[in-house]
Amino acid sequence: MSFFKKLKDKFTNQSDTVTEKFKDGMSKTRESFLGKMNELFARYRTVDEDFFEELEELLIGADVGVETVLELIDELKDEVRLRNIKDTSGLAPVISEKLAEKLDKTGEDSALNMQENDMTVILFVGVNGVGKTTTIGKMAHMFKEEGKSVMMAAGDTFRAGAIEQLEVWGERVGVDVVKQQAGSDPAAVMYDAVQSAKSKNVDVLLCDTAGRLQNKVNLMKELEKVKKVISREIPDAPHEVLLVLDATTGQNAMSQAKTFGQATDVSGIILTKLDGTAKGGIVLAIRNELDIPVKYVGLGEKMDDLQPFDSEQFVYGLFKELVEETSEETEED
Ligand SMILES: Nc1nc2c(ncn2[C@@H]2O[C@H](COP(=O)(O)OP(=O)(O)OP(=O)(O)O)[C@@H](O)[C@H]2O)c(=O)[nH]1
Repeated sequence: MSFFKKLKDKFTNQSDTVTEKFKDGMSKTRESFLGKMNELFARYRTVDEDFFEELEELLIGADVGVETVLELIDELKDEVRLRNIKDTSGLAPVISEKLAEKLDKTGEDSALNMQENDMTVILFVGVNGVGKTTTIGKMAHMFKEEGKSVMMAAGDTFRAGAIEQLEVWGERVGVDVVKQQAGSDPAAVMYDAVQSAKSKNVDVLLCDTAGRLQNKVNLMKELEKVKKVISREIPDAPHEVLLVLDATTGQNAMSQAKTFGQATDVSGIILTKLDGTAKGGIVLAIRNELDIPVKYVGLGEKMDDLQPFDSEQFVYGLFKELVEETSEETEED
């Protein structure tokens, strides 16, 4: 059964909140991407080099990532030869399915490495402005909803506002925040936080960090120091190092991922503000070009708008109309 047919059977007429969130959150990307695709197909009736060139531009413009786009175009050309496709209309479903398969094939697990009978420590890294604080707050809310006890550590002591912002989230979701004054040593804040979390038998400790990128060596040293303080107290911790990236920054997010990946062991990516961009193709670039799983995505500003990344939900959100139009006939083409 084709991938789209599988999604059609699974999601059509489905109205649970997660499906709705992905559908709404992906609407900007969906409308822009499908609009441009339709325009392209209207202009080109026959599949030729010019068509492929424009398709390449369109995909790069949607932040799919050059490497991924070139790979995809090659695969499509093979497909055209193999199936002897002459008409662009015959290629439309193939393009979307190939894109979708790229998202699906990696089979990555978005599950967080949670400790069953012990405290789980999660470190958040990323540059300022990407929505790190908001994400930590949303995740604190998520864990509380699951019945877990949570504590947050205000490790971004560099940016004065970061501590207060985390405190606001702490009050909002009813979670204690361990802090020191601005400018103090982040490693000292982490030490305090781990001690406090241990004494209170907390289930999950969420740690903010400063995201200065100007100097990679300093960033690396600071993150190493923070991690060392944590692992001295809890041997396997931190259990996750999550890199927060802003989907609206496109290829900048890719280069941030590369820099942070070199500075520390990143175990997962959280991609924020997917709802705020028409270029959701960035997820494809990340999944295809980086060796780091996308674990969560931000689909809005509300507390429960942080969702585990699910490639099927994502693809359905992205290609909803096409998925719903899929029939057995297209499959047999
Ligand atoms: N639409 C949308 N907005 C988001 C999402 N995540 C965060 N934001 C918004 O992005 C803005 C910046 O987020 P903050 O958490 O305040 O980020 P920051 O304090 O600027 O920077 P850091 O915490 O250092 O990353 C806020 O207005 C958030 O509400 C999301 O998934 N969708």
